[in-house]
Amino acid sequence: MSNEIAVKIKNIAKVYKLYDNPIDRLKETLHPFKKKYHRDFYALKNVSFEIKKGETVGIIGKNGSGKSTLLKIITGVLNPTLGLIEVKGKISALLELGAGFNPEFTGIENIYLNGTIMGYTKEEMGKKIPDIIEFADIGDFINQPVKTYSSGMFVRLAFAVAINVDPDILIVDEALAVGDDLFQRKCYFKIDSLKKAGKTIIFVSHSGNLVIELCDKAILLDAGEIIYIGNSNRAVNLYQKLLFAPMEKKTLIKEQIIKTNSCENGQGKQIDDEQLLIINNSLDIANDIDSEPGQEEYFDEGLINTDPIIYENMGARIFDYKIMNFKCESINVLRFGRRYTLSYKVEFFTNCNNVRFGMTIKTKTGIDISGAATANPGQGIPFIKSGTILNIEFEFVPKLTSGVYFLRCGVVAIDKDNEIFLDRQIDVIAFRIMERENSLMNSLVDLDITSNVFEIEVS
Ligand SMILES: Nc1ncnc2c1ncn2[C@@H]1O[C@H](COP(=O)(O)OP(=O)(O)OP(=O)(O)O)[C@@H](O)[C@H]1O
Repeated sequence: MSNEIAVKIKNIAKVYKLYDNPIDRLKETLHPFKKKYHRDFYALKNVSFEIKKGETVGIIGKNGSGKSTLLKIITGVLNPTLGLIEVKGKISALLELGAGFNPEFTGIENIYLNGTIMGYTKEEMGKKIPDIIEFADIGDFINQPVKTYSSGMFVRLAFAVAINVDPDILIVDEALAVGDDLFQRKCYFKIDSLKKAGKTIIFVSHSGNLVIELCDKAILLDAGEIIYIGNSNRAVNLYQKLLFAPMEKKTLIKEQIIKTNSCENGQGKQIDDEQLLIINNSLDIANDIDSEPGQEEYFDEGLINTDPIIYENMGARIFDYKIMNFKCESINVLRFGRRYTLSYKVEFFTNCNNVRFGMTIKTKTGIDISGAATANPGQGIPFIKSGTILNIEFEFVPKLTSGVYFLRCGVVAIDKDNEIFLDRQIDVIAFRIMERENSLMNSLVDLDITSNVFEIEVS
């Protein structure tokens, strides 16, 4: 990634005038200096950040937090009320479905229209058309007016145009969720290749996993303000913590997130990096020991995650979590392919119905590797009395490549027809899979792949 700045936003605000009655707007227009009939609503407030060339940045936040407004300001569709914005390079944006398309024009005509908006000549667009048509893959509909398209076709064409016009900065707003699975896969592949080609990508999504997978960093917006900017895995976890917090705790949690943000960014100190450093240091030591064949699993103090994300509990508390070997010793450096037990206790503070427990293993970039629940939804333990303490155990065989992984645990129950989290604890256990000698595995999970090479002919 270069040090060149692609997008610079400084103290941006977007203010809308809100009127209680439509007539008030008219009164204000007619008597501009008399009485103020509106209230100012800040869709964005004091927003500042920089995106480097080649960075992939996620923007997350609940509905109405200001994500689309921010994207529209970056793309120039909206002007900010206050602040400065600098963008270097050609932007291609996939904003709301249909934005930039004329419904009366055919697909082909709209491709040319978009090209013109981006500053391409008809000849230049003509060269790009075959790739766009191939990517969109909507058959003869390409010659039909886009008003006849299904939403899936629409997104196919919009995406095909956005990514095939050779942008320096690609902006994608959630729209991908509309395409089918195969098309989404094709889009992510293309986004990934644009990323590898050093393009800058700004990505708005409600899918935490996607943001973690695709983005180098993420911006968490709340009520028009940036409350966290940094590591995407951490941003998503903090966002979910805020989202699922009980109403009365939301303000407190928001303040904690802002404090975390100023601690990480203000002092130039990245908690995540620091944590990873501790982990990596311990890995180096462990790697040395590990080169002996038959090294037994053990507990490495350096691997303890000192900063897990603990959600506000809603009637139960998970505690005393550990991974154990067959001798019931607590360990966190594991051997590939051996059987281990994840154990945790849960204390219930209220009577609960239909209770299920779960575990998930994630990579350090937040990719879900595997997980399980003790029962399917609706088939949990019918009733658990307040004051009960249970011990939960999951046995698992980590057939994973060497490296560090994180475990999260959760307990859910049904409350008024909805399943809610009573408690969940994110990344509470970090564990490492030891190096294996002579392993030909080159990816995350071992699916017992074998290979054969045959001689067919020798000339
Ligand atoms: N033209 C407008 N006039 C008044 N308020 C507006 C206008 N456009 C947006 N807003 C308000 O600004 C806030 C931010 O809107 P925005 O669409 O940016 O949110 P968002 O985070 O993209 O939401 P979502 O996830 O639902 O798409 C919202 O409260 C919205 O109601």
